[in-house]
Amino acid sequence: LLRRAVCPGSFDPVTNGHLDIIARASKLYDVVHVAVMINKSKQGLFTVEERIELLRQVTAEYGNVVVESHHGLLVDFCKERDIPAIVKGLRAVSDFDYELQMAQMNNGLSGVETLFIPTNPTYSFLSSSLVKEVAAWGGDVSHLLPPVVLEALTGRIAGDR
Ligand SMILES: Cc1cn(CCC(=O)O)c2ccccc12
Repeated sequence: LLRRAVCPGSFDPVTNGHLDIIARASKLYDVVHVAVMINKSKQGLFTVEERIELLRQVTAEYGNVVVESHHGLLVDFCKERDIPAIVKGLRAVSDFDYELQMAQMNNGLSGVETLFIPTNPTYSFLSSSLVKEVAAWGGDVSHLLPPVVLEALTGRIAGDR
């Protein structure tokens, strides 16, 4: 039986911080499912399909990462795929309150467990929204994103559709 875990997020776009956690999770599990969670109410900079494509490109080398999208409850995604574990990255204490609440709710709803990986301090400050903001104002975010993502972000900000 394969040991599976899910790494959920919006990944709009995937950053080096996300990739660090996904890579570390891929060493702990037979298969890591990266779930791009669809949030209809929030218009992203990249489409769900673009986010999936970028994630697939930057995780291909790990060999055991599957990238999918999901609309609805994460625990339903887990149930459908027989995934008993959610793996999340924790950046700072400020993340913990909400993550603890979600972990307890998800476990109560479905028995699915949540495992936290402390982010590499290098990426503690990092989030997709901050990267987009800095890039939009011409800031250098090249060290925070995989090259293909930097290229896509630069293009999108330059106005390509
Ligand atoms: C630190 C961290 C935040 N998130 C969710 C951010 C999002 O929703 O895009 C992650 C997803 C995967 C790996 C690490 C992380």
